[in-house]
Amino acid sequence: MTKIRFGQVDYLNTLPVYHALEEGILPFDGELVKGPPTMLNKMLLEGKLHISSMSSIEYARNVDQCMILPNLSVSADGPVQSILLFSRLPVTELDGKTICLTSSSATSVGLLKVLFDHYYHVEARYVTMAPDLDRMMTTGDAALLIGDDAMKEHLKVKRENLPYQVTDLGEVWKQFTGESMVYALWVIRRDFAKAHPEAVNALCQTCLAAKSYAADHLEGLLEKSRRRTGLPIDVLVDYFKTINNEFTEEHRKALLTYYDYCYKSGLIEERVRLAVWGEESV
Ligand SMILES: C=C(O[C@@H]1C=C(C(=O)O)C=C[C@H]1O)C(=O)O
Repeated sequence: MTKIRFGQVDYLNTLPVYHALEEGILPFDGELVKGPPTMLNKMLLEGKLHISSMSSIEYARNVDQCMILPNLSVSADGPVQSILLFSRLPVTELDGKTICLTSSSATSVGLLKVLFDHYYHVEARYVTMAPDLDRMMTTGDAALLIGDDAMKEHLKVKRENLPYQVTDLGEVWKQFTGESMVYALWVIRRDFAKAHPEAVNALCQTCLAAKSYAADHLEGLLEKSRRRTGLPIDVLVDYFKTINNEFTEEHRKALLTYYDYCYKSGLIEERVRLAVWGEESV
């Protein structure tokens, strides 16, 4: 059988699902392919990966090709600490200004545009760039960073007392809608699922077992995260309490709210259904 090519967004927020696989604690006879979200989104859609964690907005754009794996997501209910807009001015004063968007993100770029359109009523100019805060702030008036990049730069801004306002978009989304925000899903290609249903079931079980392992061995997860990012333990402890890797009914409702606003802002072409593996046929 073909070995599963399994994409891994290389940020801390997905690590609870991959830690036990990386360590060989749970069996995984496939290949882990690591990278930023936009790279993995593209690889999955081109058929270079079979399964991957994926920006939730990209699922909505590709429902015909993809299905969602059950009980997995990257979500947060309110402040998320890693989806941050750095700006010289308050967000309400960014009308007509240039916002530099990290080239690593899809969902959070959508979230920023939704909040600008429907919450702040601010119209800005957008430029996509590699995630480098210094360069971004030389080019524009504000910068959107996500994941470990956002957390590291936030720490630097605090330590060096840099004159930037930092807005947590998860917090603003919660103020606006009262909902959680679902940033990423685990998604499988329909063609692979159809051809290898047992392998998909087995991998779903492994991912859930991996999440339990990470929750039961938090020390190991924290130590690995500290080594990987250099972030202090107290920041990491807080972050793993904030990130939720479940996909409950409440998350589904919140995701559909996000998709509704994306549709209103012209970021997705249709209002989508959530097709979850195991709940309907491929
Ligand atoms: C909360 C986060 O979720 C991420 C945000 C993504 C996006 O904006 O496209 C994609 C994958 C997630 O890992 C984060 O990375 O900070």
